[in-house]
Amino acid sequence: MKLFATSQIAGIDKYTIEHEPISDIDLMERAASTLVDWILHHAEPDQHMVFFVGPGNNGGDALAAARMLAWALSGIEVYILDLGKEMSDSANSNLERLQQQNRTRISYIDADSPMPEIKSTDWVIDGLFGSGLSRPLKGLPAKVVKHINASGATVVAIDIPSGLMGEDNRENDRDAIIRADVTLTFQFPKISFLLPENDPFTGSWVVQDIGLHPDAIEKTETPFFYTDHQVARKLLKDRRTFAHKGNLGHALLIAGSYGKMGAAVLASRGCLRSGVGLLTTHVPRLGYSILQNSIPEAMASIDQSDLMFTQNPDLAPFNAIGIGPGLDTKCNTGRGVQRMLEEELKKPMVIDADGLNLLARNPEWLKLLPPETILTPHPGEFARLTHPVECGYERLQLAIDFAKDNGVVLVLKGAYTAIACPDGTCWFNSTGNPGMATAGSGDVLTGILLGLLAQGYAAKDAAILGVFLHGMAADLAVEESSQEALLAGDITQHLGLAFATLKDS
Ligand SMILES: NC(=O)C1=CN([C@@H]2O[C@H](COP(=O)(O)OP(=O)(O)OC[C@H]3O[C@@H](n4cnc5c(N)ncnc54)[C@H](OP(=O)(O)O)[C@@H]3O)[C@@H](O)[C@H]2O)[C@@H](O)CC1
Ligand SMILES: [K+]
Repeated sequence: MKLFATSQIAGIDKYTIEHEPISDIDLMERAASTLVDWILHHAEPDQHMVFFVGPGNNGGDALAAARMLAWALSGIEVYILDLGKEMSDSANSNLERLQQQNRTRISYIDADSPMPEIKSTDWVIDGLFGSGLSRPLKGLPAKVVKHINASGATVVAIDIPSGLMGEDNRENDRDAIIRADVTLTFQFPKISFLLPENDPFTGSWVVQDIGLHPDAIEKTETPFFYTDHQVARKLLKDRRTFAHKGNLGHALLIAGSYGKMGAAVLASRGCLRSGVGLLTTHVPRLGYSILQNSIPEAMASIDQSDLMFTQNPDLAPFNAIGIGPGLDTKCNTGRGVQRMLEEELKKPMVIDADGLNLLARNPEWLKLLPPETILTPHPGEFARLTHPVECGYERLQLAIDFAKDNGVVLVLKGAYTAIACPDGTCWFNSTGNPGMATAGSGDVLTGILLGLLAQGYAAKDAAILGVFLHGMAADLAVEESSQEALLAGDITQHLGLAFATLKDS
């Protein structure tokens, strides 16, 4: 799914009105009816609801929804923010319709009015501002937002929590943004919803399809995408009838050191469960029996060192190389990695964990990375590779620049993992859950990405598909137990089901 800036969404909205064609007010009616469907499914029949209405079309949506709900619910109150200006035409028409219906108490809030009473048991429907917000809220609108946030009521935001910008919130006043429990957002999630600092504002968000014109969506260009089932399914290749292990890729994983052999085992499992034909895992001597006993499907390549990686094997037989899980950052290991990169290998690579930490210490190695390299940092590792940042928005911009400048696919791990590609596109992942914040989950991802690279997936496709499957496997695992109890090994165990579920979708 494409993701757009709010200014672009306004253009798609306009195109839909002109080309479907549909009138402004009917499109608003369609949008409002999706809100009403959701609310009626989730609210008790006697739920008291307080609507807050702003001057634009976001307020118009709220007025239309209040009218539709007033046929079914009795406890609806509407407060209109009076900023001393005309409401938009469609909002005004909806105000007239609500007045004519005559089932709802409508009041105005201006600079002199007391703030309306909101009980903690109420539902607040936030229709103050949506995608037309042009600056941080101040004065009366900010006062109303703070009053709503302090009420303890359940807040349902229409399209965007009022006060939140669709993209960049670096200059925003965080106290003057609605803190919603649920955001019912039209057609596309907004880019700011995918950044960690905005989670307190959006709460959980639900996309409401309002049938914007497919031609406009197709024509409008954007660097931002959301990896849903459809995207991931298209990337997944079928296995040929005559497939054999010799033509499904031979992966080399360099992983593990004294005390960290588990990382090598987990990454090996992730790799073998992702459909690769053969896997050789290169480990220090002490890891030999650990590896062979825990994962007999993997072949072992043994380092000359007892304790750590120091020297890679001949790379000729391998289709892709993964390095990093449990590697440690000792000098000898660093020298080993440098020697390997200086071989000017032209094989796709995935670099994780201590591989990234070594790269951060030796930034001149970046130019030695082969084409089709994937780096998989979490925010801490990314800060070491680049520099610390103030917020997720800045990190995202930095990731996009880093991927372009260095010609690598950068997998910035977190909720909605962002995959920045050398072509300037950025793909947010839709699967996964907070249970994945557990030891070893990144090692499993490295293994999956390595397995896909070795099978011939391009680095960008491997990253988008691999991250999606990794999250999906974790989602399937927590369905059976819980986020708290999720082990990285549960992710590998559910990878088979994730592939099957994706194929069936
Ligand atoms: N896109 C779609 O597909 C569809 C969109 N729909 C809905 O329309 C919404 C967008 O509507 P919209 O463009 O009228 O903008 P909205 O946010 O309601 O308010 C703009 C008003 O607020 C004002 N204003 C701005 N900032 C301010 C501030 N800081 N402090 C004070 N005032 C401020 C601004 O005035 P100005 O900036 O000129 O001062 C203007 O008067 C969208 O979110 C969705 O809910 C659906 O109905 C149908 C399909
Ligand atoms: K809103």
